[in-house]
Amino acid sequence: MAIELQQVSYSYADRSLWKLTALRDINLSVPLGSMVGIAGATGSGKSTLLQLFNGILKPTEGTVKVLDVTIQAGEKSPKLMPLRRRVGLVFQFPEQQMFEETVEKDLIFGPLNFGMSLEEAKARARQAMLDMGLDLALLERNPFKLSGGQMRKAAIASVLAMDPEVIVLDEPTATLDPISRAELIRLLERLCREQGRTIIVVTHRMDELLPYADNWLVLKEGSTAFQGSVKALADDPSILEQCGLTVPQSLRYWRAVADRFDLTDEAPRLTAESLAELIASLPSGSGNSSEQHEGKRDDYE
Ligand SMILES: Nc1ncnc2c1ncn2[C@@H]1O[C@H](COP(=O)(O)OP(=O)(O)OP(=O)(O)O)[C@@H](O)[C@H]1O
Repeated sequence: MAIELQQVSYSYADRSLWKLTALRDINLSVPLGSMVGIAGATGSGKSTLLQLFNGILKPTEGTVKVLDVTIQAGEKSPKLMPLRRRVGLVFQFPEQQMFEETVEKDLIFGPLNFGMSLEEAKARARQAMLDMGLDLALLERNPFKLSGGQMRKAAIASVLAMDPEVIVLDEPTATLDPISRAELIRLLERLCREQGRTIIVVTHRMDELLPYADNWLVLKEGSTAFQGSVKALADDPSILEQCGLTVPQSLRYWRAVADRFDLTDEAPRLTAESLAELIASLPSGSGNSSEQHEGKRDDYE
């Protein structure tokens, strides 16, 4: 497993009179090399959870296992510096993490800090740029003079340059235009499928990650409301509404088609194209009567 949480709770300001429990009794298993989406309404504990993944926060109850490192509530933590190289955390608006005068200097900063030679750091920087689909000519540019999408990718490349086994991203597509968003998600998928990295993405836009994520965790007020595969989520998307989330369009369409035609198979890859293909392949005029489905459709519209 890349990450395993056993009965983890986290409370802010635990030792003062004031205490806010942001996470309650979370059990989570993230297999190595998988892609996982984390969703939940605002304040449900997503960012708090991410910070447990590389030891920025320590559980106030329970056990967090990340790769071969175990962090247990109430016990002295092991050395976390090596873990921070192996688990890259990309914060919301990662461009705020960039501070050097050239993209290259920004990208080699982490690797040099973790003891790589200058030559090795520069090679890692170049590879990270290519992995993020960026032109190597941008290495010489000032990061603050890049476009929004280029800057976001360069900031993610600065984490990738450390060659992390696990990459955790907090809303990586926020503020990007639709084409850049889709492109970024596909780049993240390639880091997962082609390079075997574990990718964990917190998102308020489930639609864009649904075709790619293997599993989902949905939080509600600091507790697990759903954990499982896309199929399980597609079987009962109403759980999302109970968590204050909108059911993604692709899940609505899949459910409407599956209910009408009594499809029991796993949901197809939940892209507009796959759903259109599926609908086109269905026999016209067949399926259950509309009366039978009035109620079901109402659930999702
Ligand atoms: N540093 C902090 N000190 C005290 N309470 C905090 C702190 N950070 C977060 N919280 C509280 O913990 C709870 C969970 O917050 P968190 O930021 O993890 O939620 P979130 O799901 O990431 O929200 P959003 O989607 O708005 O980013 C909230 O009630 C929040 O007010």
